[in-house]
Amino acid sequence: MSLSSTSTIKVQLSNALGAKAPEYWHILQQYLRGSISRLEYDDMVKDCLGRDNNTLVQLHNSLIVSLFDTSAHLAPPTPPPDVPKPLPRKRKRLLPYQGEDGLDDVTLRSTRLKRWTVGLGRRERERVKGLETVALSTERKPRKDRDEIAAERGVQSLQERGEPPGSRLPLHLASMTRAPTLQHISDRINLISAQHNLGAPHRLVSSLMMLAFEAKLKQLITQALSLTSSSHAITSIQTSGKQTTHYPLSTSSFETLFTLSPATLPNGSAAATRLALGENDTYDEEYLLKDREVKDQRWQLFALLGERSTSAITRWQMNKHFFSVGVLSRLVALHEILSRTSWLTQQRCRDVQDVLHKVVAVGSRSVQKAQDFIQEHAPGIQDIKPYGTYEEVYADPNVDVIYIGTPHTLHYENARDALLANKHVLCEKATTSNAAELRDLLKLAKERNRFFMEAMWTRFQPLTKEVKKIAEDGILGDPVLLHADLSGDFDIDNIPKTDRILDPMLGGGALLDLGPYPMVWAVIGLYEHPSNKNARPSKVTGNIVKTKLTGVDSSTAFVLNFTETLQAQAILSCSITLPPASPGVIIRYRNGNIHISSPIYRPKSFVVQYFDKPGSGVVVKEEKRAFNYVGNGWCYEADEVARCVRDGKLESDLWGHEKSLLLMDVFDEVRRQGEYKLPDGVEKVLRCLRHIQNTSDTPFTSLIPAAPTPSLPTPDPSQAAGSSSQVTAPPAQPQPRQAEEARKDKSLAEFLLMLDDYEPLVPNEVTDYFLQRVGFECEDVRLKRLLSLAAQKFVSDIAADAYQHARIRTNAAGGRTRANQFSGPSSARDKTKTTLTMDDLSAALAEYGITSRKPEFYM
Ligand SMILES: NC(=O)C1=CN([C@@H]2O[C@H](COP(=O)(O)OP(=O)(O)OC[C@H]3O[C@@H](n4cnc5c(N)ncnc54)[C@H](OP(=O)(O)O)[C@@H]3O)[C@@H](O)[C@H]2O)C=CC1
Ligand SMILES: O=C1OC[C@@H](O)[C@H](O)[C@H]1O
Repeated sequence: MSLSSTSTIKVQLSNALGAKAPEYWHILQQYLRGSISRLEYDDMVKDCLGRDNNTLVQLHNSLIVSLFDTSAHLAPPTPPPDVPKPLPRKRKRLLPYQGEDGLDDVTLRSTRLKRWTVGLGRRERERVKGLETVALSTERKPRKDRDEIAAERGVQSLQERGEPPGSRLPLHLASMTRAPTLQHISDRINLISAQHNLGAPHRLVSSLMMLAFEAKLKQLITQALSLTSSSHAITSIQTSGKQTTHYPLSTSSFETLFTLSPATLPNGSAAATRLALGENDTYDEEYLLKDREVKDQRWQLFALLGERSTSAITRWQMNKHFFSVGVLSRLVALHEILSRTSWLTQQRCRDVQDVLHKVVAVGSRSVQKAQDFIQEHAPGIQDIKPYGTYEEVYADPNVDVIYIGTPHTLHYENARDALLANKHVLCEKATTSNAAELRDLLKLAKERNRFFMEAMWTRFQPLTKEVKKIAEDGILGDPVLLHADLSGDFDIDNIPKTDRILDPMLGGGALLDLGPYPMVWAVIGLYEHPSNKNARPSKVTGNIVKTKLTGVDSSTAFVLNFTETLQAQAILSCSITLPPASPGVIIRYRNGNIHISSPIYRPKSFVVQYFDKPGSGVVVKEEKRAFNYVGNGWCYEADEVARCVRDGKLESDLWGHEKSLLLMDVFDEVRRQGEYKLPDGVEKVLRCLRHIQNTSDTPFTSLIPAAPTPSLPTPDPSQAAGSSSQVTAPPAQPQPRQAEEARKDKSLAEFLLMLDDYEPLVPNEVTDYFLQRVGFECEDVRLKRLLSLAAQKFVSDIAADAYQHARIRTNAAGGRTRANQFSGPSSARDKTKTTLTMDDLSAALAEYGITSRKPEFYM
């Protein structure tokens, strides 16, 4: 059949269609406009033509064929033979609506796009059209806290791209067969980076992240397992193999792990908590980040996370600074706090608004004891974890601060471990066994940027503040004499000798246990007095009476002279065999007295007496003040710790490191004078040099090595007597070899300690250079100093030897050489000089196998 022209066919078709012609042309128009798909067109046209009307169908087909330019189907003309063949075009995979079509390819007028769209089924098109109506709103409400921080950080918040958080259905991990893939992680990182205007990170970042996820997951599971059953020690996770024991993971253990507590936020700030939780209308306080927080990278990171995270924090934790405490171990101090009320309730009782405390863990040497402790002293307080080792308390990420309540001689080790685990520390008195241990701890605390405080609760009690106000306002004048005593009858004849009060291994005796309290009053009344200008005592004298039971001090009396700027003395005493003195403290001034009631660790009243004129002693006015404490008075020191930690302080302004050191230095000195030596090995850090003020007239102030004192006597019950006269039992005799080794160890330890303060003649840099040259890496400055010292010693030995050689040489020469060397007016004086020559040096070095002579041919 030859093809007629398109117009002829159109006329023929219109005639044949008759009344149906307009409908036919309308359908064609719809198809060409792209309003209907090809399949729809076919169907509609068939209906219009009549499915069996062959004439109409043939005319229709002719029209469609004629509509195409037949020339378009002709093969392209054969190119001339000399034209190079075009390179085969690489096929680019394009989506149906992509690619050039010669028309407007950007707007919806693109024919390709049209063709692709009309290629969709009607239902699909309707769905796509409908998508517009469900499009997620990208409108962003202003969020004050975040926007302010973002503005300060110079962060430009971009519109969310992709699905906003929360728009995806949650993934049910239980139904997932596989963990997230590297691709998932990579996509996520790219999305987050793009949202924060950052370029896509290197692909290794995703791999690293994947590793971190795996490690974190393993850690979480391990922790969850250990929380599920605290008696299971999990060291690794078995992924395959036959399990004989099953550790079902409890939901609550996972909840604990995934609960975000402000304690884990940088500085535990409430502002961060608010960021994490987002808006909450119930809180009207404004939480503003401090400058340093805004600049802190951890905060910036947290602010970013805060935009997306949700966390479970109870309201009270959010509202206040949250301070979680791990307790080592059982402690009388905590009994009452925990048993009467929780620390939380106490807060309200004493109207403290800014801090809260929560005991989150108790560490003991056995889980059972820890559980008993919690049961006994904190019934009803939820979620306190009982640990069977102290190490678990150090490792618990929910613990901010560790309270150390073990016997004195263990404080050093416990506090050190806590600091090494990056925990803040509140350590019972006496802080350590000696001042050297404390110095070592304070150094570590500084290195680790952790808060450390001696638990000197008396200093923080409201009564103390009142006493200080009166003592320092000037009416009474400067203090002249302070008497303070803390004694308690510990019934030493009937308690076991292993009780910490009697056991020398645990630092037993009155001085370390009770001595801190008379000392704290000497500090409050004299050392802190403005007229003293922070001068340490210029002299300390001490006297000790030892019990024959174990050799620890049963009574100790000591006197501190404050004569740098004051003219005052503190006369202090303590005893483990007497009831407390009454009053416990008397501070005497020219214009009156302050009497403070016993017990002086938590006095409940004080009286101020005013004289009619300075020095008369005639009391014309007396004022009494009384105090009562909720929770026995320990909470004030806890508040201090919480505030200091919250404010990023490393020590308390009221009871800082210097004061704790002063106490320990005084105790060292009193023990030295009173010849109370702790058994070998108890003091973990030893030091020969005293650190008290450096004057030369007294044993206390001069730099003298600790006098060798006998070991503590071996307890001999047969010799026990009620008398307190000083009878030193014969020292226990250690085995000679052991004793020699112990002596050497001790000397070495002491020597190493001295290196802390010793600057060798060989500068560290020189030692560093030579160490580097031999490929020896060493961070320990003590070791470097030891090497410098060895080098120094070697040089001085060589010099001494060379000097001997020189003297032999000059003597042999009968002084001629020397006399000839010098002439002129000063020669007579120069005869006394010895001049070292290279020959002398070479001779000395030769003895060490070092040849310094130049080879013959150089001479
Ligand atoms: N501020 C204050 O008011 C008070 C302060 N303190 C101070 O607290 C500290 C502890 O005193 P206190 O509670 O009376 O002492 P305890 O003798 O009762 O010992 C406390 C706990 O330390 C643990 N401990 C660890 N190692 C040892 C060991 N080798 N021998 C004995 N106990 C050990 C034990 O707990 P576990 O077995 O569970 O591990 C023990 O229950 C002291 O430094 C003291 O000065 C004491 C009373 C009041
Ligand atoms: O700190 C203390 O205060 C009270 C004393 O009875 C106790 O032994 C001591 O450790």
